[in-house]
Amino acid sequence: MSAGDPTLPFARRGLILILSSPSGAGKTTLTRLLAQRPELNLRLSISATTRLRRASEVDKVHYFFMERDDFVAQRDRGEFLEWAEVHGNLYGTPRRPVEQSLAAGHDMIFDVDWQGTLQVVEKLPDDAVTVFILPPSMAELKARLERRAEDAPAVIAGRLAAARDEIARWSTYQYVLLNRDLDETFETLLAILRAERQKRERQVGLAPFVEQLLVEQI
Ligand SMILES: Nc1ncnc2c1ncn2[C@@H]1O[C@H](COP(=O)(O)OP(=O)(O)OP(=O)(O)O)[C@@H](O)[C@H]1O
Ligand SMILES: Nc1nc2c(ncn2[C@@H]2O[C@H](COP(=O)(O)O)[C@@H](O)[C@H]2O)c(=O)[nH]1
Repeated sequence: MSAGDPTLPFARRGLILILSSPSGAGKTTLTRLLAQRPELNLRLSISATTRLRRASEVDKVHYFFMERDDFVAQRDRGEFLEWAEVHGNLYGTPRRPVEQSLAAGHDMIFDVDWQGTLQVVEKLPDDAVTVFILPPSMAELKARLERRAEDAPAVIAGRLAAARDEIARWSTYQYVLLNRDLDETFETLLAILRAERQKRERQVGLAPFVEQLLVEQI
């Protein structure tokens, strides 16, 4: 059984596709597009956060919305694979679903900031595939946050003020995508996922399959 293609006759270890960007560059949109493709067989990691829920968001679907005390208690019990303070709120990736998904050979998508990415790469260096999404310009980044119209003007201003520091982290990522045309960026992301799935080291069942292939009588 394989994570990406259940029809393949050999096993593959699951990977974690990590998307990071400054706020508004498009990673949530791309993440959701990936999750909407059942044939990709991807599991979306649902983060916990202390941020207020946006009007378009559903608790336990887009985030586990939590009080700060509860978040800190869970964090101190070691229940997050990674966590960070971002834009004044706490965010964390619940550990258990990740361990279960990887053990079952499923691929996951993470939408986490650069601090979380560093922690995941340190803990799971062989499984993490890191992608940084750049906006075409700072003006377009601002326009996207304003068009999204989900955050108060002061929140948008704070996120724009943080954007330069976040963009400065681009060079620590394996892949960097310039998100101009959404369809093009999505196609590139799909190409990265497909190529990463083919990495020899991930295809743990490949050696016995090849051995069998070599002794097969024609
Ligand atoms: N290539 C694109 N061209 C135009 N608009 C886009 C593009 N990609 C995303 N958007 C729009 O930009 C807005 C911000 O996108 P999105 O919410 O995905 O950003 P984000 O990086 O996840 O931000 P945050 O970190 O705040 O969650 C959305 O309204 C989305 O529809
Ligand atoms: N380190 C983590 N960062 C996370 C996680 N979930 C989301 N994020 C990042 O927070 C900001 C803001 O997100 P928003 O939904 O409030 O706009 C963004 O950079 C996300 O990538 C997480 O679990 N860990």
